[in-house]
Amino acid sequence: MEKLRRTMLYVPGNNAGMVKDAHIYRSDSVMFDLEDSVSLTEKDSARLLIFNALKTLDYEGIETVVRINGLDTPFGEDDIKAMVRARPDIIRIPKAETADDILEVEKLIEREEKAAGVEPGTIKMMAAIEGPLGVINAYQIATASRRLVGIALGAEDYVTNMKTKRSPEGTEILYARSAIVTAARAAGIYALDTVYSDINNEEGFIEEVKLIKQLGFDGKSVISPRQIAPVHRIYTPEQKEIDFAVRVIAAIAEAEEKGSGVISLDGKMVDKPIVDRAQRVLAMAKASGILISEDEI
Ligand SMILES: CC(C)(COP(=O)(O)OP(=O)(O)OC[C@H]1O[C@@H](n2cnc3c(N)ncnc32)[C@H](O)[C@@H]1OP(=O)(O)O)[C@@H](O)C(=O)NCCC(=O)NCCSC(=O)C[C@@](O)(CC(=O)O)C(=O)O
Ligand SMILES: [Mg+2]
Repeated sequence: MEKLRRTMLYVPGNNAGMVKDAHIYRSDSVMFDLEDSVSLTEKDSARLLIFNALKTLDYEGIETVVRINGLDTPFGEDDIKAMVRARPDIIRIPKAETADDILEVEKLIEREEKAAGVEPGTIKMMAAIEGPLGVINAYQIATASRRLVGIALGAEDYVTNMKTKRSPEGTEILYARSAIVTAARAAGIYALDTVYSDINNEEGFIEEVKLIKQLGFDGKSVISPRQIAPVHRIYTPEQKEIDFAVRVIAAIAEAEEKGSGVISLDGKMVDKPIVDRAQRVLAMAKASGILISEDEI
């Protein structure tokens, strides 16, 4: 079954209370942050807190991700050493600009896995693209390593680097979003959208989630537990979509029995790409926990 990554909840790595309870909100993944939500004076204590949390707490099967500091900072290498031993599912690389940024992190993860006796390849990676060079290199980044499970946009840094700011419509990040989701699809990995910082603006948030779903993203980094349910709701297929998908599959099966790969349903052409989309709707419905009996599929 397809793994859901609709929501990745950012949890500041220096906030013990939030770290302890991070899983109770049931996001698909929790992402402990050692980077920009942690001040320079708290980098070492946050690393230790996350190390201990991962070693001792039970996150009840929720995917764990740690956003490390970049290797161009004094903290990145120590973050990798500690995190390989704490074993989150994924290490997220911030501000990736080139494929080499990914390879350098991978080399250190490999070295530390060996040193710590951790099965090689255990720790997966994600990369966040947060500047224009990263966007231009999105496909090279997305294909740099077999450990990469996804790429993400970091729009707050991106707009700053682009000498602009975020607007409600997101015009200024449309190119970056499109480049990232296209690169991820070409590479066969996940595409995660950026955070929505205005946590009290639920209406604006919902509009943004509908947009990024339409663009093809698998999900979104979120910063508040309040943002989880709306994303899951929007990403869960509606009953009418499921019913239509079931009818598409049945109609094409009947057409194929008669030797045809195309048929019309409710006045619309149904052929392979539409069947593929119907299958994806059913796969998402199943992964989201909506029960569909096997004989319907
Ligand atoms: C914004 C606020 C302070 C508000 O707090 P408040 O307490 O006012 O919120 P309330 O709603 O009142 O909380 C109700 C209850 O939920 C608990 N609760 C809240 N948030 C929780 C949470 N995240 N995890 C677990 N628990 C949580 C809270 O403890 C309370 O629990 P309790 O007391 O028990 O009822 C808080 O949310 C928060 O810190 N968010 C994460 C911020 C963060 O990590 N930023 C860095 C990543 S972005 C970045 O770096 C830019 C980027 O790189 C991004 C990219 O990559 O896209 C780029 O460039 O774009
Ligand atoms: Mg950032």
